[in-house]
Amino acid sequence: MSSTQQPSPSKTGEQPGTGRPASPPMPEPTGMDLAQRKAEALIEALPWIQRFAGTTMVIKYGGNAMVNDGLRRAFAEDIVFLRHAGINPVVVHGGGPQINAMLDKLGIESEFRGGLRVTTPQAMDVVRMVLTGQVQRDLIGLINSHGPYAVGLSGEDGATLQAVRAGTTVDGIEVDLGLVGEVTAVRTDQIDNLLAAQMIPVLSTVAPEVGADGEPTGAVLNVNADTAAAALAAALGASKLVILTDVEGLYAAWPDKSSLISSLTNDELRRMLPSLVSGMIPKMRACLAAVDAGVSRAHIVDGRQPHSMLLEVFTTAGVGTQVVPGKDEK
Ligand SMILES: Nc1ncnc2c1ncn2[C@@H]1O[C@H](COP(=O)(O)OP(=O)(O)O)[C@@H](O)[C@H]1O
Ligand SMILES: CC(=O)N[C@@H](CCC(=O)OP(=O)(O)O)C(=O)O
Repeated sequence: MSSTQQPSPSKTGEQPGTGRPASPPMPEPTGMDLAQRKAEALIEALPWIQRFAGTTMVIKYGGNAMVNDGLRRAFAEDIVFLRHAGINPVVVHGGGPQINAMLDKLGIESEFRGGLRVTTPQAMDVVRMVLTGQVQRDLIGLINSHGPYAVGLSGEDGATLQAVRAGTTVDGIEVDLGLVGEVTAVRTDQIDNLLAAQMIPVLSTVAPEVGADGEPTGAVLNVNADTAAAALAAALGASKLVILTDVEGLYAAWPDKSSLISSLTNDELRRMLPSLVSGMIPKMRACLAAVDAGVSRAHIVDGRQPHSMLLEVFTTAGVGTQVVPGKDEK
């Protein structure tokens, strides 16, 4: 595991997309310096564009990173930038804070257990309405202000996601989460068709429930967006899963801000998972599931920093926390 405090010596001299050399502090640029820096930034992007062009990246856009207009616009620009760099971005969006706001407005109570919303039938109606009818529409409008690229899908459309009811364990006790789903299968046909047509699929994570026989029960389930993004990244054979959130990355000793982890292996993460709390549980479980399933990199990046995703994809140092495949030596 390497943190910003102790850059791992094993990270030096690695290939594009794998390295995390620590960047020394730079003096403020002026005049020609600035022009030179801009040119260098463009040139630095070249090997990454070459490496990732033609691949699919799943980007999870989280509720807390989407509460500010400027950030939302910057995110839409980044997605369109990826597309024009020849990458196939697939956006999976959350909307937890927006769901909370609507539930409050309607006077419906809801609580989180182990980072997941306990979802009653009444809350499920609101989740479906807010995710697919509000958050997704806003995001599509922002992306399409650059051109007619984005098409929205719910996990229900084309039965893209199929899920069974999920439970969770909090402090060793089984918790009934109600209408919360765990993805059991992903049907990629609709997404493949959209990508083949150079479109940008934008997916909300409401999923039809399937029974033990695999047939739809008629119910819909609320799937955490991190979890759904991981399942999608695995099913699409994505080159990366990038999860935007409202912290710099994963902290080893949260909330100690000096403990940011820049890189860790899936085996290191597996050992760390039981100690994680709140919203980081589904996020890091998602990164682990994606890398275990063959996605070569999963990243947590700070959605509060405009264009953080571009910095992750197109710079050598990257940003945030990356999870890479690696056997535990302990
Ligand atoms: N070890 C940790 N490292 C970073 N953040 C953590 C950690 N443990 C808990 N958190 C909390 O998890 C939050 C991110 O989860 P969440 O609020 O669900 O994000 P989002 O809305 O982006 O899905 C952070 O804002 C932070 O408060
Ligand atoms: C089961 C569960 O917790 N579902 C989430 C779905 C939205 C989500 O994941 O949004 P963020 O990415 O913004 O957290 C919820 O109801 O809030």
